Amino acid sequence: MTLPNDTAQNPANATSPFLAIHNLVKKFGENTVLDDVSLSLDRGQTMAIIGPSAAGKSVLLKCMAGVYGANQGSVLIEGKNIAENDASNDASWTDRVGMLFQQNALFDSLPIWQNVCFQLIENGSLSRKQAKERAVELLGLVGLDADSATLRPADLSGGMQKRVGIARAIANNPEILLLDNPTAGLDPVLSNHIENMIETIAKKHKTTVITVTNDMEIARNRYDFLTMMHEGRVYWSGKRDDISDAHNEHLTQMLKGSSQGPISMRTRNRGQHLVA
Ligand SMILES: Nc1ncnc2c1ncn2[C@@H]1O[C@H](COP(=O)(O)OP(=O)(O)OP(=O)(O)O)[C@@H](O)[C@H]1O
Repeated sequence: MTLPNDTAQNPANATSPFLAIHNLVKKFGENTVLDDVSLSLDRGQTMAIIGPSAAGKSVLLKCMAGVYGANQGSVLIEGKNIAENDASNDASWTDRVGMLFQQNALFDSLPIWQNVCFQLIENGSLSRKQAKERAVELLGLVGLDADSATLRPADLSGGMQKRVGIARAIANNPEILLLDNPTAGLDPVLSNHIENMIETIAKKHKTTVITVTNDMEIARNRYDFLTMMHEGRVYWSGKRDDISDAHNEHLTQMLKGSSQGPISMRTRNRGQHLVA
């Protein structure tokens, strides 16, 4: 991980981190949900984003995926702004990124195999026959059997739908994998299996992985870097080993607070935000 640096002035700079977010601001009407967020990761690095409810975690992932445009700031991959992605010259951003949405966002009317390989069918990479075979292979990776391929999302449990969403996110071997709560609602054994799989994929393909999670244990044990968010801002970001007990305690309190109603954030001012 590197600090946001002079790539803001010179995006083509050879020292650009693989993925960089510079001073991102996202508003919905008058509501500022991301406020001056800057982060960066090199290829193959992994990061967990953690924070209380409504901190802006999902919105940040969606900005990285290009689902939402930013009001200010930029998301850069290899120094190029994704908002200026020119599909005629570059591999399209959507071909480079895979995303699991919090609510899975599966197409109810399509069988599971078409959901899993939707993009690969749409962009002509695979025939329908190849797509079905690939879907079965991907479903196996997330612990679902081949019979599930022909079912519809409504035929599956919430946890199974989550796994289909993960299979879809990794279907095109993305360079960047964005996962919004990949293990929420899964039992510990399955959760462990999915996290192992994410780790294996990241290592094997040098995939840059950013995961939103509410599980501090997973965040601290499974990911290279941690970013703590609160009220749209980065409260702390750095290597997992550098997190201090004080930050850990504060975050635990914030996470508890999010299930019990809002709590004040005593250190919340720009000067005290730490970004490693
Ligand atoms: N499409 C939208 N239109 C308007 N407001 C939105 C939209 N999407 C998100 N928000 C608002 O942005 C804020 C951040 O939402 P976000 O979903 O990113 O939170 P989160 O940190 O992922 O929370 P949770 O852990 O509960 O999922 C919330 O106040 C939410 O209401």
